[in-house]
Amino acid sequence: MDLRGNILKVLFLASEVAGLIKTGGLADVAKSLPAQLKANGHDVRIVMPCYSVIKGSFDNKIIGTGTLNPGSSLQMDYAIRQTFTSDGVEVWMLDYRRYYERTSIYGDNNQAYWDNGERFAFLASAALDAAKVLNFSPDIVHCNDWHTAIAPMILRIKYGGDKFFDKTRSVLTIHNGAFQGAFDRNQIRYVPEIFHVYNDMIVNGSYINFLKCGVFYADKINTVSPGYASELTTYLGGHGMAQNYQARAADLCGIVNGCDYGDWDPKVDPHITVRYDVNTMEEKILGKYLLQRKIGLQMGDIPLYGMVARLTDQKGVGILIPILDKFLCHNVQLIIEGTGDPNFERQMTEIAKRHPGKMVFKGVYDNELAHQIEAGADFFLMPSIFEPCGLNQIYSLAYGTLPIVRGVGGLKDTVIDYDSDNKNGTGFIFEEPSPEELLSCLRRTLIFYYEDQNEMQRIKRNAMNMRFSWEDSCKKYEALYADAAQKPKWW
Ligand SMILES: Nc1ncnc2c1ncn2[C@@H]1O[C@H](COP(=O)(O)OP(=O)(O)O[C@H]2O[C@H](CO)[C@@H](O)[C@H](O)[C@H]2O)[C@@H](O)[C@H]1O
Repeated sequence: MDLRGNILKVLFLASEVAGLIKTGGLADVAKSLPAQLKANGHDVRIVMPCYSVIKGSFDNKIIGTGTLNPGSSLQMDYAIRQTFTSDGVEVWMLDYRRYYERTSIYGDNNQAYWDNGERFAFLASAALDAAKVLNFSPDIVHCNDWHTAIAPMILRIKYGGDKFFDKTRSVLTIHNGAFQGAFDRNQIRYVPEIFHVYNDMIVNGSYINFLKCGVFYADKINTVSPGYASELTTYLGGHGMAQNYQARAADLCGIVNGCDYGDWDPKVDPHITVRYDVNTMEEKILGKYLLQRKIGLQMGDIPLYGMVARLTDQKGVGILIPILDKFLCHNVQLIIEGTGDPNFERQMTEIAKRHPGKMVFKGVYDNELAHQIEAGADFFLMPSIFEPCGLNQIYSLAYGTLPIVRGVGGLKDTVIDYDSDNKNGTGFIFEEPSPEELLSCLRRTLIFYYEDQNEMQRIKRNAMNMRFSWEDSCKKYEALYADAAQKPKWW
């Protein structure tokens, strides 16, 4: 039930959902937000592709079949498979083998699948079709990122006169504005609505920008922090779409992600051996020793820096690599876990080789190790160039591992810089996206570590006392849904 006592039917569209399949933070949100909506009494369905990797691994059954473009030469028959998240939220996985029976979800060998435009246009279009097949008339269609961003356009153009969707309004959440999904629309002929969009969404004659389309047609738009929402309206932070965001400024807001404390709480975390909370923080040091031993670093009282991230430009890897040799001259240890750009992976491997006993690089995707780094490190590095919200700095706060972040997007909305606010500080912030500024910030933290351990414990307690609950974030989504519901059908 929302603040106004309404129970809403929510169709939640996402390309990945944690627990079923995850490559990044979108999956965390697509698991946790629907769970909280359900806990608040709403009637929620998640719709996602039935990737072959999950089809065989989770109990599921076919609960319906549908056809896009029945009777035409582009007819596509698909099945709706039902499964549930660990929180009991019903998931509809759209089974269309030609698109989803692949080894990965977006691409292989760091190369996106050539037909991703088709694959995700299908998801957006078939999700709405599936709602009709299963007679689930949603109040809100909640889209996430470019993968599902054309659904609001299909709602308007295809279903504008359809009584079934009469009360349906749409919300688009942007988790990453840099990925926009631009595809040749001649490749996506089975979504004919794509040929009726305004020219503004078309690039080079025939390319349609999915995210632009969502920003134009969605009733309400949000991103995952107020900071990033305002950056999107600027030419520096808008990823080339500043004007589009400016045009929708009245309908654009930022809602900081919650943290799933069921998964990320050092008091109960099953992935760590030594558990602790804010009152037993002295135990955290044992987790550090275990991590040092596990990754082959000397056990002891040496400042340990951790980082877990997709290795991309976004995450600031490009400003970190040039300063690592200098930073590692100090008496420090560093563990970096990440996969992504092969060039970054190669450079990280080489730097780690040059600094044995000081730096370890794990080019893997390993959830357990990620938890152990969050728990065992003293500091957590997140020098992002842009960051819509960021989850890892929020997890770090929960584990009393002080985040070192750039003052951008959701990072500056969630971390309080110790040097600007001694009393309430929870971490360290630097501003300029340059290697030099990052290095001087790292040196700042090093002095802090060696100068006053009592003060460090106090700041760790500040960090652990921060709370980013899904209860709070969900209330804001409910208010957003209520605002979307107020929108006239044709505004
Ligand atoms: N090698 C590895 N091993 C194990 N786990 C790994 C890993 N690499 C990444 N992860 C995990 O993936 C998630 C990453 O989440 P983030 O929010 O930090 O970034 P991401 O850029 O994917 O998300 C986008 O969407 C989210 C959600 O809205 C926004 O917070 C964010 O700013 C935006 O860029 C975390 O749960 C992290 O632990």
